[in-house]
Amino acid sequence: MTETPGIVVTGASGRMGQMLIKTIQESDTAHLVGALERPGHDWVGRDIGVAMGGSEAGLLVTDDPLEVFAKAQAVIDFTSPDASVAFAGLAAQARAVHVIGTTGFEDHHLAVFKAAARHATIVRAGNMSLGVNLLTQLTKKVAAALDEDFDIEVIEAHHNMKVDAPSGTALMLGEAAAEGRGVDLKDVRDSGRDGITGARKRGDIGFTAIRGGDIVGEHDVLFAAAGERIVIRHMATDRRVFSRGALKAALWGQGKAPGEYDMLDVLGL
Ligand SMILES: NC(=O)C1=CN([C@@H]2O[C@H](COP(=O)(O)OP(=O)(O)OC[C@H]3O[C@@H](n4cnc5c(N)ncnc54)[C@H](O)[C@@H]3O)[C@@H](O)[C@H]2O)C=CC1
Ligand SMILES: O=C(O)C1=N[C@H](C(=O)O)C[C@H](O)C1
Repeated sequence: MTETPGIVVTGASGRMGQMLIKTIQESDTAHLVGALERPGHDWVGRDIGVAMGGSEAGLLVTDDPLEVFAKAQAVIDFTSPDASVAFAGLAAQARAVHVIGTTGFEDHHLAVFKAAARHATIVRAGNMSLGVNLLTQLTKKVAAALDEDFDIEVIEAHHNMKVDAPSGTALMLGEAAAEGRGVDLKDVRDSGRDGITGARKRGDIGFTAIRGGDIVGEHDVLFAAAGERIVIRHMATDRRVFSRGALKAALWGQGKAPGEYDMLDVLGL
Protein backbone atom coordinates (compact mmCIF):
# COMPACT_ATOMS: atom_id res chain seq x y z
CA MET A 1 0.00 0.00 0.00
CA THR A 2 1.30 3.50 -0.85
CA GLU A 3 1.81 5.72 2.17
CA THR A 4 -0.01 9.05 2.26
CA PRO A 5 2.09 12.28 2.22
CA GLY A 6 3.68 13.18 5.55
CA ILE A 7 2.95 16.71 6.75
CA VAL A 8 4.68 18.99 9.25
CA VAL A 9 2.62 21.71 10.91
CA THR A 10 4.54 24.78 12.07
CA GLY A 11 3.15 27.01 14.83
CA ALA A 12 1.59 23.85 16.27
CA SER A 13 0.11 25.48 19.39
CA GLY A 14 -1.49 28.37 17.48
CA ARG A 15 -5.16 28.82 16.63
CA MET A 16 -4.51 27.56 13.08
CA GLY A 17 -1.76 25.11 14.08
CA GLN A 18 -4.12 23.13 16.31
CA MET A 19 -6.89 23.19 13.70
CA LEU A 20 -4.47 21.93 11.05
CA ILE A 21 -3.27 19.09 13.27
CA LYS A 22 -6.89 18.00 13.92
CA THR A 23 -7.69 18.19 10.20
CA ILE A 24 -4.66 16.06 9.27
CA GLN A 25 -5.35 13.54 12.05
CA GLU A 26 -8.96 13.20 10.82
CA SER A 27 -7.85 12.79 7.19
CA ASP A 28 -7.11 9.54 5.40
CA THR A 29 -5.22 11.34 2.60
CA ALA A 30 -2.24 12.55 4.67
CA HIS A 31 -0.54 11.90 7.99
CA LEU A 32 1.22 14.09 10.54
CA VAL A 33 5.00 13.63 10.76
CA GLY A 34 5.94 16.70 12.75
CA ALA A 35 4.67 19.50 14.97
CA LEU A 36 6.97 22.51 15.24
CA GLU A 37 6.95 25.39 17.72
CA ARG A 38 9.34 28.26 18.32
CA PRO A 39 12.33 27.66 20.62
CA GLY A 40 11.41 28.32 24.25
CA HIS A 41 7.69 27.55 23.77
CA ASP A 42 6.38 25.40 26.63
CA TRP A 43 4.89 22.81 24.23
CA VAL A 44 8.37 21.85 22.93
CA GLY A 45 9.20 18.29 24.04
CA ARG A 46 5.56 17.45 24.90
CA ASP A 47 3.35 14.94 23.09
CA ILE A 48 1.22 16.95 20.61
CA GLY A 49 -2.00 15.07 21.41
CA VAL A 50 -1.61 15.63 25.15
CA ALA A 51 -0.57 19.28 24.70
CA MET A 52 -3.79 19.82 22.71
CA GLY A 53 -5.80 18.41 25.61
CA GLY A 54 -6.47 14.96 24.15
CA SER A 55 -4.92 11.52 24.17
CA GLU A 56 -1.30 10.66 23.35
CA ALA A 57 -0.45 11.00 19.63
CA GLY A 58 3.05 9.50 19.84
CA LEU A 59 4.66 12.61 18.35
CA LEU A 60 6.68 15.15 20.32
CA VAL A 61 6.56 18.86 19.52
CA THR A 62 10.00 19.98 18.33
CA ASP A 63 11.74 23.31 17.80
CA ASP A 64 14.13 21.90 15.15
CA PRO A 65 12.73 22.57 11.67
CA LEU A 66 15.61 20.82 9.84
CA GLU A 67 15.01 17.52 11.62
CA VAL A 68 11.23 17.39 10.94
CA PHE A 69 11.18 18.92 7.46
CA ALA A 70 13.53 16.11 6.34
CA LYS A 71 10.70 13.61 7.05
CA ALA A 72 7.97 15.60 5.28
CA GLN A 73 6.44 15.80 1.82
CA ALA A 74 4.74 19.10 2.80
CA VAL A 75 5.07 21.81 5.44
CA ILE A 76 1.90 23.71 6.36
CA ASP A 77 2.88 27.01 7.83
CA PHE A 78 0.63 29.53 9.60
CA THR A 79 3.11 31.43 11.81
CA SER A 80 4.65 34.89 11.36
CA PRO A 81 6.25 36.62 8.35
CA ASP A 82 9.85 36.21 9.59
CA ALA A 83 9.30 32.56 10.53
CA SER A 84 7.70 31.75 7.15
CA VAL A 85 10.63 33.34 5.32
CA ALA A 86 13.08 31.20 7.32
CA PHE A 87 11.00 28.06 6.64
CA ALA A 88 10.92 28.75 2.87
CA GLY A 89 14.66 28.01 2.54
CA LEU A 90 14.49 24.94 4.78
CA ALA A 91 11.40 23.48 3.06
CA ALA A 92 13.11 23.99 -0.31
CA GLN A 93 16.23 22.13 0.95
CA ALA A 94 14.02 19.27 2.15
CA ARG A 95 12.12 19.26 -1.19
CA ALA A 96 8.86 19.58 0.70
CA VAL A 97 5.90 21.55 -0.66
CA HIS A 98 5.61 24.73 1.43
CA VAL A 99 2.01 25.82 2.03
CA ILE A 100 2.05 29.33 3.48
CA GLY A 101 -1.07 30.73 5.15
CA THR A 102 0.74 33.39 7.15
CA THR A 103 -0.28 37.00 6.42
CA GLY A 104 1.26 40.43 7.09
CA PHE A 105 4.13 40.15 4.59
CA GLU A 106 6.07 43.15 3.33
CA ASP A 107 7.78 43.41 -0.05
CA HIS A 108 11.12 42.12 1.30
CA HIS A 109 9.45 38.93 2.56
CA LEU A 110 7.68 38.38 -0.76
CA ALA A 111 10.99 38.73 -2.62
CA VAL A 112 12.36 35.76 -0.65
CA PHE A 113 9.40 33.55 -1.67
CA LYS A 114 9.82 34.59 -5.29
CA ALA A 115 13.49 33.57 -5.20
CA ALA A 116 12.79 30.30 -3.32
CA ALA A 117 10.09 29.35 -5.85
CA ARG A 118 12.72 29.02 -8.57
CA HIS A 119 13.62 25.68 -6.93
CA ALA A 120 10.71 24.98 -4.59
CA THR A 121 6.97 24.42 -4.78
CA ILE A 122 5.20 27.08 -2.73
CA VAL A 123 1.45 27.53 -2.37
CA ARG A 124 0.69 30.84 -0.65
CA ALA A 125 -2.64 32.54 -0.03
CA GLY A 126 -3.94 35.04 2.51
CA ASN A 127 -7.07 32.93 2.71
CA MET A 128 -7.33 29.21 2.00
CA SER A 129 -11.14 28.93 1.96
CA LEU A 130 -13.10 28.11 -1.18
CA GLY A 131 -15.60 30.89 -0.39
CA VAL A 132 -13.08 33.72 -0.22
CA ASN A 133 -11.23 32.60 -3.32
CA LEU A 134 -14.52 32.55 -5.21
CA LEU A 135 -15.24 36.01 -3.79
CA THR A 136 -12.01 37.37 -5.28
CA GLN A 137 -13.20 36.29 -8.73
CA LEU A 138 -16.63 37.88 -8.19
CA THR A 139 -14.98 41.07 -6.93
CA LYS A 140 -12.79 41.28 -10.03
CA LYS A 141 -15.85 40.85 -12.30
CA VAL A 142 -17.97 43.43 -10.49
CA ALA A 143 -15.10 45.95 -10.40
CA ALA A 144 -14.54 45.46 -14.13
CA ALA A 145 -18.23 46.05 -14.85
CA LEU A 146 -18.53 49.29 -12.86
CA ASP A 147 -16.78 52.62 -13.33
CA GLU A 148 -15.32 54.97 -10.72
CA ASP A 149 -18.78 56.34 -9.90
CA PHE A 150 -18.74 53.33 -7.58
CA ASP A 151 -16.42 53.80 -4.60
CA ILE A 152 -14.83 50.50 -3.53
CA GLU A 153 -14.29 49.80 0.17
CA VAL A 154 -13.05 46.55 1.75
CA ILE A 155 -14.24 46.08 5.32
CA GLU A 156 -12.87 43.23 7.42
CA ALA A 157 -13.47 42.02 10.98
CA HIS A 158 -11.32 39.63 13.03
CA HIS A 159 -10.71 38.46 16.62
CA ASN A 160 -8.88 40.67 19.09
CA MET A 161 -5.59 38.68 18.89
CA LYS A 162 -4.95 39.37 15.20
CA VAL A 163 -1.68 41.29 14.76
CA ASP A 164 -1.79 42.48 11.12
CA ALA A 165 -4.11 44.87 9.28
CA PRO A 166 -5.58 45.03 6.75
CA SER A 167 -6.01 41.26 6.74
CA GLY A 168 -4.35 39.16 4.05
CA THR A 169 -7.81 38.45 2.68
CA ALA A 170 -8.73 42.14 2.52
CA LEU A 171 -5.56 42.74 0.49
CA MET A 172 -6.43 39.82 -1.85
CA LEU A 173 -9.87 41.36 -2.39
CA GLY A 174 -8.38 44.82 -2.89
CA GLU A 175 -5.94 43.39 -5.45
CA ALA A 176 -8.83 41.66 -7.25
CA ALA A 177 -10.83 44.91 -7.36
CA ALA A 178 -7.82 46.84 -8.63
CA GLU A 179 -7.15 44.20 -11.29
CA GLY A 180 -10.79 44.36 -12.41
CA ARG A 181 -10.46 48.12 -12.74
CA GLY A 182 -7.14 47.88 -14.53
CA VAL A 183 -5.18 49.82 -11.90
CA ASP A 184 -2.33 49.03 -9.50
CA LEU A 185 -3.51 48.72 -5.88
CA LYS A 186 -0.33 50.50 -4.72
CA ASP A 187 -1.55 53.67 -6.52
CA VAL A 188 -5.11 53.69 -5.13
CA ARG A 189 -4.86 52.05 -1.68
CA ASP A 190 -6.36 54.11 1.18
CA SER A 191 -5.89 52.44 4.60
CA GLY A 192 -6.24 53.77 8.13
CA ARG A 193 -8.25 56.99 7.82
CA ASP A 194 -8.03 59.14 10.97
CA GLY A 195 -8.48 62.88 11.57
CA ILE A 196 -9.23 65.47 8.87
CA THR A 197 -8.65 63.19 5.92
CA GLY A 198 -10.34 65.35 3.29
CA ALA A 199 -12.98 64.04 0.92
CA ARG A 200 -12.60 60.58 -0.52
CA LYS A 201 -10.44 60.51 -3.64
CA ARG A 202 -12.27 59.19 -6.72
CA GLY A 203 -10.91 55.80 -7.76
CA ASP A 204 -9.34 54.96 -4.39
CA ILE A 205 -9.87 51.54 -2.83
CA GLY A 206 -10.40 51.96 0.91
CA PHE A 207 -9.73 49.50 3.76
CA THR A 208 -11.29 49.34 7.22
CA ALA A 209 -10.24 46.83 9.90
CA ILE A 210 -12.46 45.90 12.87
CA ARG A 211 -10.94 43.88 15.76
CA GLY A 212 -13.02 42.29 18.52
CA GLY A 213 -13.83 39.18 20.54
CA ASP A 214 -13.55 35.83 18.77
CA ILE A 215 -14.59 36.80 15.22
CA VAL A 216 -13.03 34.16 12.95
CA GLY A 217 -12.94 36.32 9.80
CA GLU A 218 -15.51 38.46 7.95
CA HIS A 219 -15.01 40.39 4.71
CA ASP A 220 -17.26 42.78 2.79
CA VAL A 221 -16.48 44.39 -0.54
CA LEU A 222 -18.68 47.46 -0.86
CA PHE A 223 -19.35 49.20 -4.18
CA ALA A 224 -21.09 52.47 -3.26
CA ALA A 225 -22.50 54.95 -5.79
CA ALA A 226 -25.08 57.74 -5.63
CA GLY A 227 -28.42 56.04 -5.03
CA GLU A 228 -27.28 52.39 -4.86
CA ARG A 229 -24.83 50.02 -3.17
CA ILE A 230 -23.62 46.48 -3.82
CA VAL A 231 -22.11 44.41 -1.01
CA ILE A 232 -20.33 41.08 -1.56
CA ARG A 233 -19.79 39.29 1.76
CA HIS A 234 -17.93 36.26 3.13
CA MET A 235 -18.21 35.13 6.75
CA ALA A 236 -16.00 32.37 8.14
CA THR A 237 -17.45 30.84 11.31
CA ASP A 238 -15.07 27.87 11.63
CA ARG A 239 -11.27 27.78 11.07
CA ARG A 240 -11.72 24.34 9.44
CA VAL A 241 -12.44 26.14 6.15
CA PHE A 242 -8.82 27.36 6.21
CA SER A 243 -7.23 24.11 7.44
CA ARG A 244 -9.08 21.98 4.89
CA GLY A 245 -8.00 24.35 2.13
CA ALA A 246 -4.38 24.20 3.33
CA LEU A 247 -4.40 20.39 3.37
CA LYS A 248 -5.90 20.37 -0.12
CA ALA A 249 -3.05 22.66 -1.23
CA ALA A 250 -0.41 20.39 0.33
CA LEU A 251 -1.78 17.38 -1.55
CA TRP A 252 -2.26 19.30 -4.81
CA GLY A 253 1.37 20.47 -4.65
CA GLN A 254 2.82 16.93 -4.67
CA GLY A 255 4.81 16.45 -7.86
CA LYS A 256 4.12 19.99 -9.13
CA ALA A 257 6.95 21.88 -10.86
CA PRO A 258 8.74 24.53 -8.76
CA GLY A 259 6.85 27.83 -8.65
CA GLU A 260 4.75 30.08 -6.48
CA TYR A 261 1.10 29.02 -6.68
CA ASP A 262 -2.06 30.24 -4.96
CA MET A 263 -5.45 28.81 -4.02
CA LEU A 264 -6.92 29.81 -7.40
CA ASP A 265 -4.48 27.30 -8.93
CA VAL A 266 -5.36 24.66 -6.34
CA LEU A 267 -9.12 25.15 -6.69
CA GLY A 268 -9.03 25.61 -10.47
CA LEU A 269 -10.89 28.94 -10.23
N1 LIG B 1 -4.38 32.00 4.89
C1 LIG B 1 -5.40 31.68 5.70
O1 LIG B 1 -6.39 31.05 5.28
C2 LIG B 1 -5.33 32.05 7.14
C3 LIG B 1 -4.23 32.73 7.58
N2 LIG B 1 -4.09 32.98 8.91
C4 LIG B 1 -2.81 33.60 9.29
O2 LIG B 1 -2.01 32.60 9.92
C5 LIG B 1 -1.13 33.21 10.87
C6 LIG B 1 -1.29 32.54 12.23
O3 LIG B 1 -2.57 32.78 12.73
P1 LIG B 1 -3.03 32.18 14.14
O4 LIG B 1 -2.92 30.71 14.15
O5 LIG B 1 -4.33 32.82 14.45
O6 LIG B 1 -1.91 32.82 15.09
P2 LIG B 1 -1.35 32.26 16.48
O7 LIG B 1 -0.61 33.40 17.11
O8 LIG B 1 -2.44 31.60 17.25
O9 LIG B 1 -0.31 31.13 16.04
C7 LIG B 1 0.96 31.37 15.49
C8 LIG B 1 1.88 30.30 16.05
O10 LIG B 1 3.13 30.36 15.36
C9 LIG B 1 4.14 30.09 16.31
N3 LIG B 1 5.44 30.55 15.81
C10 LIG B 1 5.89 31.81 15.65
N4 LIG B 1 7.17 31.81 15.22
C11 LIG B 1 7.54 30.51 15.10
C12 LIG B 1 8.75 29.86 14.72
N5 LIG B 1 9.84 30.54 14.36
N6 LIG B 1 8.76 28.51 14.72
C13 LIG B 1 7.67 27.80 15.05
N7 LIG B 1 6.50 28.36 15.45
C14 LIG B 1 6.45 29.70 15.47
C15 LIG B 1 3.67 30.84 17.57
O11 LIG B 1 4.34 30.41 18.74
C16 LIG B 1 2.20 30.51 17.55
O12 LIG B 1 1.91 29.31 18.24
C17 LIG B 1 -1.49 34.70 10.85
O13 LIG B 1 -0.62 35.37 9.98
C18 LIG B 1 -2.90 34.72 10.29
O14 LIG B 1 -3.26 35.92 9.68
C19 LIG B 1 -5.00 32.61 9.83
C20 LIG B 1 -6.14 31.96 9.44
C21 LIG B 1 -6.39 31.64 8.05
O1 LIG C 1 -5.65 36.00 11.50
C1 LIG C 1 -6.71 35.37 11.19
O2 LIG C 1 -7.42 34.86 12.04
C2 LIG C 1 -7.06 35.27 9.77
N1 LIG C 1 -6.19 35.67 8.90
C3 LIG C 1 -6.31 35.64 7.49
C4 LIG C 1 -6.27 37.04 6.93
O3 LIG C 1 -5.41 37.84 7.38
O4 LIG C 1 -7.05 37.36 6.04
C5 LIG C 1 -7.48 34.81 7.02
C6 LIG C 1 -8.67 34.77 7.90
O5 LIG C 1 -9.47 35.87 7.64
C7 LIG C 1 -8.33 34.63 9.38
